[in-house]
Amino acid sequence: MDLSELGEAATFLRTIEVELLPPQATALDEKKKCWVPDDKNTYVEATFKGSGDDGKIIVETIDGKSLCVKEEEVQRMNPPEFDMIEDMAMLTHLHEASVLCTLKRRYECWMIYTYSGLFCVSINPYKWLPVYQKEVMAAYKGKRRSEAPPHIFAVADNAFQDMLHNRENQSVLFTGESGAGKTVNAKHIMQYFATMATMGEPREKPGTLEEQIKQVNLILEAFGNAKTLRNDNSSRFGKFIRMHFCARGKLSSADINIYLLEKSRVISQQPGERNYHIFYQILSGKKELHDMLLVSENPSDFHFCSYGVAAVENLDDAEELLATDVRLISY
Ligand SMILES: Nc1ncnc2c1ncn2[C@@H]1O[C@H](COP(=O)(O)OP(=O)(O)OP(=O)(O)O)[C@@H](O)[C@H]1O
Repeated sequence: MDLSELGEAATFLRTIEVELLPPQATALDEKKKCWVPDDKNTYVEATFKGSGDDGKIIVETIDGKSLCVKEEEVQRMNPPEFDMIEDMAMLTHLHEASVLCTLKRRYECWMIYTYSGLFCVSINPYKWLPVYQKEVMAAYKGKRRSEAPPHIFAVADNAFQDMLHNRENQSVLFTGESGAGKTVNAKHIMQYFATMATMGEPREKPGTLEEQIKQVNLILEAFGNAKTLRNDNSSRFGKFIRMHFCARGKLSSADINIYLLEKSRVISQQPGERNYHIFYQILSGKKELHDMLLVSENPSDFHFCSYGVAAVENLDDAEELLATDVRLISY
């Protein structure tokens, strides 16, 4: 892929050739380099120094400590040319330490996507990265996975192309701990499908199916998302989103199944957490709404809304209520 197709996203997706140590110099050292377990950093870089008692190995860590460790705890280090590898399945020495090290090194350069065989690992950057623009989507269209840097759009495009060519249903599964970025990445994938399915048509027409899918998600978030200790907008239910396309790849319909809403949150919340966003949105609404629903504006007047916190930083409930209202009316 010509990286210029990616515009400013290129620097966040693929490294410019790194200067590597001369091969001879590394080849010798390489065999002595290893990872050993470390309480603080999980693994620390070390060099073999010799054999110790009971079949143990003596190593010197990068911070100068001499350790005697069991042989099975020592993990071989990959040569430096593997440092920023885009598919971890290609690592010569594939183990926990090398996976963590690769992900860390890439994340330090804000490269949040890395392949691991068929999987695409994504690390939450907790900041907006300029890697989701329309030009980036266009650059990934029709590319094979090996042709372009790892990206959630590559996963989306592969599924889309396979659907069109093989005429088979495709599924994308998002899994990870709370706050990992499942919802955000699912939205990017849906945006990609919607963009591909409407290419060449006037953009963002109000009322189109693409727009409706986007909006319905936001309504669901008002009723099914809440602040937790790990995520200010945590989805407290599972979703199975189905998008249907016609033979030419145009979006024809969509539906969403919802599973396992965390019902207990409605009557009780942990310290530092909140009930579902919608309750606080209603309480921050106008007086007419309060009169109609016989509620006050103060969450602490309501037992079920005041176990934890009432406000979320950078979240304006009054503004969100207006947005929820507009979206609900349009349905
Ligand atoms: N790719 C990303 N770029 C920027 N910010 C991100 C990205 N992914 C996640 N985030 C940030 O992390 C927050 C949590 O992400 P998200 O809600 O997607 O997690 P989740 O895995 O769906 O969590 P939960 O299981 O609790 O619903 C988002 O609100 C957003 O602020």
